[in-house]
Amino acid sequence: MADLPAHASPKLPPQSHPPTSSGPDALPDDASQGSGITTGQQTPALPNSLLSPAFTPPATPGGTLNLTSNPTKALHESQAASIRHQGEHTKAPKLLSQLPQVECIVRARIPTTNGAEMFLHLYHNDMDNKEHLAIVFGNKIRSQSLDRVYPGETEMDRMIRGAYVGKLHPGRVSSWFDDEKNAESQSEGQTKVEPPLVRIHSECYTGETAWSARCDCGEQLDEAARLMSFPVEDLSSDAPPEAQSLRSHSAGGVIIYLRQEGRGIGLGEKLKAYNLQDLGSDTVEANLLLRHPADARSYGLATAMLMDLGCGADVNPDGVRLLTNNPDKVRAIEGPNREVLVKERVPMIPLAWRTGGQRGIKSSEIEGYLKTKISKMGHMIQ
Ligand SMILES: Nc1nc2c(ncn2[C@@H]2O[C@H](COP(=O)(O)OP(=O)(O)OP(=O)(O)O)[C@@H](O)[C@H]2O)c(=O)[nH]1
Repeated sequence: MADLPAHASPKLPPQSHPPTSSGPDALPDDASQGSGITTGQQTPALPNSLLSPAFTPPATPGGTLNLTSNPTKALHESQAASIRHQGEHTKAPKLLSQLPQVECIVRARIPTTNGAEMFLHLYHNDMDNKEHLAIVFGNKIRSQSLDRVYPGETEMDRMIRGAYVGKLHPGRVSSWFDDEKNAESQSEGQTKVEPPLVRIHSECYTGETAWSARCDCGEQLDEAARLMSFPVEDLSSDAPPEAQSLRSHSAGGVIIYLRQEGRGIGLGEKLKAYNLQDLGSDTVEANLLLRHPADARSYGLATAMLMDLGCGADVNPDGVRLLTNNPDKVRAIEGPNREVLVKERVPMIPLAWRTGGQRGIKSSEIEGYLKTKISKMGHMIQ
């Protein structure tokens, strides 16, 4: 590539982003908002089919009820009527007919507290303005959009945005060749490896950051990272069955971390749902009472990100192994035209169930939460 002076970097023209193979050719302009991706033309509008039902302004149930005479009865009557009325929302979210366009903007190495390393990839897309993430374990999985050469960028620019092979170290000058680790970086991709382990994770502030025992989201995130980062020889005999069955970690793994807090309804609405749960509703009923679908998520972004990471059927016909208990997710991740192949579903058994209550989350709330996921959301926790 051209050897441009370093001062060229801050003055680069806006990036032009060629459409990805998965992207829609054209989007109708009947909808809203800017996107993180510029295409050199005006940002295409979103078709209605891509808009999440979560954007519908919710109304709090019971808000117009007179709760003073018999508040419990009034609330329950309201709940029953509302759920009957919104029964259609319990259906699985509609699959997007076309995948969004995604672009990995930056990647950085993150050493983790358990000793493993991961590469955090930050994505922009043409569907929303959120910073969705891919947490990549191992050095075999690379983002095609990140590796693309931007017009006029310097070697330093490439290294700063994470588009390098091998490792960064003081004094390194080339993004393409890491002289200290040349052998490792050049041998990448030459050996046949097992299908990568993949987890599609939805953001959960309460479960991942605020120590909530209402759900197992934090535990699932930790467990996914553990399974993807443990070298096989470190798996002891008390490791969970799904870890024991992993034949090789050489292919690494990916956690696609989607900013779909509260199953797509957002943190504020999820907190309202928690209050409704304390008033007697289960996790599904609470969403419906708030006039949200039971599950407002979509997974087109995850499919597009997996394709960008070389996990799509186009370059990875062996498919991926998906860590999930959610049957809807398996089909949704595969995309409208099976752009990604899920070769195997790897269940995520709650730690408390695996260890007979010795470890893991203990609370009456989580028992009810898991029970409802099995009975109403079809989760296969086995
Ligand atoms: N609306 C709502 N969202 C919740 C609740 N508890 C957890 N969540 C959200 O649910 C999402 C995680 O989804 P889960 O249902 O645990 O799991 P899943 O992704 O469907 O399936 P798995 O792959 O098996 O984990 C996160 O976005 C959480 O914030 C709740 O009670 N109500």
